[in-house]
Amino acid sequence: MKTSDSKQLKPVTVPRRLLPLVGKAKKYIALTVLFRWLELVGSVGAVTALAFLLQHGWEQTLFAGLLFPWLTLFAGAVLLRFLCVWLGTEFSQRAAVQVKKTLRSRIYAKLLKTGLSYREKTSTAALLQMAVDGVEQLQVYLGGYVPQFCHSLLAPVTLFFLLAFLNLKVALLLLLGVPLIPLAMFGVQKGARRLMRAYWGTYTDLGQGFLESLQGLTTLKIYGADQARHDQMNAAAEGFRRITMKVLRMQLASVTLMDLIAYGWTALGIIVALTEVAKGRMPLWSGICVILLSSEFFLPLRLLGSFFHSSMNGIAAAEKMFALLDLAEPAEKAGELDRFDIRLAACGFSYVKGRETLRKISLEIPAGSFAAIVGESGSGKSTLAGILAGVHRNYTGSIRIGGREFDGISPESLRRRIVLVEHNAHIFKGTVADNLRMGRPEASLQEMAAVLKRVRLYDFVMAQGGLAMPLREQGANLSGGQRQRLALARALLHGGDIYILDEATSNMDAESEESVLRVIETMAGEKTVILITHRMAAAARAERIFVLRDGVLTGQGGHTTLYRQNAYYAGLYDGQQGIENFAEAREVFV
Ligand SMILES: Nc1ncnc2c1ncn2[C@@H]1O[C@H](COP(=O)(O)OP(=O)(O)OP(=O)(O)O)[C@@H](O)[C@H]1O
Repeated sequence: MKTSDSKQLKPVTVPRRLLPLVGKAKKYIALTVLFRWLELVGSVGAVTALAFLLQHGWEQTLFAGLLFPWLTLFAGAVLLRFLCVWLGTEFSQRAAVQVKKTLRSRIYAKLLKTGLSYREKTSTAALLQMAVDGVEQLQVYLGGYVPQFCHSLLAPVTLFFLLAFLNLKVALLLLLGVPLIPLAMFGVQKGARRLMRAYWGTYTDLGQGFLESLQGLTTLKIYGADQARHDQMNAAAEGFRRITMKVLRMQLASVTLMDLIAYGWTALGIIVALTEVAKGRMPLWSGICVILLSSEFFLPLRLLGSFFHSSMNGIAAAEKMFALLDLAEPAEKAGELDRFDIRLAACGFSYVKGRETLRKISLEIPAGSFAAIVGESGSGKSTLAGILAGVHRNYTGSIRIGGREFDGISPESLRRRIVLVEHNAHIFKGTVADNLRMGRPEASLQEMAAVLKRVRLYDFVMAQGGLAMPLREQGANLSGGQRQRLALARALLHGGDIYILDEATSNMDAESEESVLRVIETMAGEKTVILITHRMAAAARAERIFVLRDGVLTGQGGHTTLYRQNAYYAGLYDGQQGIENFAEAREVFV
């Protein structure tokens, strides 16, 4: 039994889940925090030395014996600060690079592990945005925000203890102002998080819409719908601009609020310190120290405020990433497929909650048999094909291949043994040989020629320059039927054990389809072939035919039995035969 819904993530779980994911970057983040803290110590040293020098200069008691050690301390502190700034920046950069590398590798590894089922949780465009921009934002979050967050906690406490020696009252006053900045940040956080989520959603929608418009440009032009689509895209871009401006307004408002608190409270601290100096409760050098250091109480938090907005973006991206990373993976005990019989028990599937596309399908396909799935358009044939190929993993009930549920099959074994050929299988830019070798990289020229002959594409390819025949993007210089034959040849070369052909011959002429069907018939016995087709005459050749109607299996068996016993099947078959006979008769007549 299977169900795998992504968990509803609470934002607070994001850092807790992210940090363990980023491996070596944690070390660099910790080093960044350490050097930022040492940088602060350097600042305190330099300011103290300077304050002493100024006081003695003011009192005209600055003689050489005093000048040299204080100047040395000043120079040493400035050097320490310089080194720490450099090392802190260096480690922050390294943390950022490491975060990017690690997260992208994790996303990639997850995609490899989950195989085709990633499509259930995200679209290709959203995936691209997540892996590129999303990871970029997370890098800011982990390489910038997290170290700054730690520094913002350490800096005020460190300064408090140091300034408390000079004047407890001023130190306490400055410390009291510090929590106001996080309070202000939390005040805007709730709205900001909602806004950032909406912003990220609009951004991915825009990306998806753009990709789809590009992919469907020819169709849009055919129907003269490109202008309307253009307007739609403009409206979507305008929506994105509006939400971006909203985000910027929110950021500006919260930065202004934080500036007011930071600089206002610093000014208050300075005024109190000056009053203490004037009343003689504090020496001049201590007053100078307070004046020069009081802003350091607030600056780390103020800087945290600016990282905070990028971090909100990062958290929104992380939520998308976790939805992908949470996809069910093959269990530890996942093993190799060594038997290929397929058994579905009460298998159901829904794309949309509450609307079942497939209901309680129970069927068996013995290894090495030739099966067909038929049914009216929308009855769920491709969905069933997707389930059998491991694309849809959110099914209910059970599917066992060779006695194993999908979770118990290693992805490598799935990739090798089950081959799904869709009607629009992708043909890549390159040569015929390049595309064939995707099926089997080590295939010899003879093997490639043999599969091309099996799908009746050999003569055409030879006439076009042989295996080196160049192919344009998506096989644009091939006909629909040629593309399908090439995709089939690639699948044959791959050499799986279960072939699922989803309308894989739909664009072929009758002669080519006939030869492909003959290939399929010869394969069956050795391989399992599942043919999903609208062509009832092709399905009728299968040993077992499964009839789907509105997501329910309404019949199964051989053609003769089904035709006699299942009125729905007989209706489908006769209906199509009638149309074909009519078309043939019309051709003869014309
Ligand atoms: N990605 C999806 N999201 C939501 N609903 C979907 C999705 N894909 C298919 N459906 C719905 O599931 C139902 C079955 O679709 P499916 O593609 O499996 O049917 P089919 O029998 O293969 O149809 P056809 O013969 O036209 O290809 C349809 O009602 C369809 O609207």
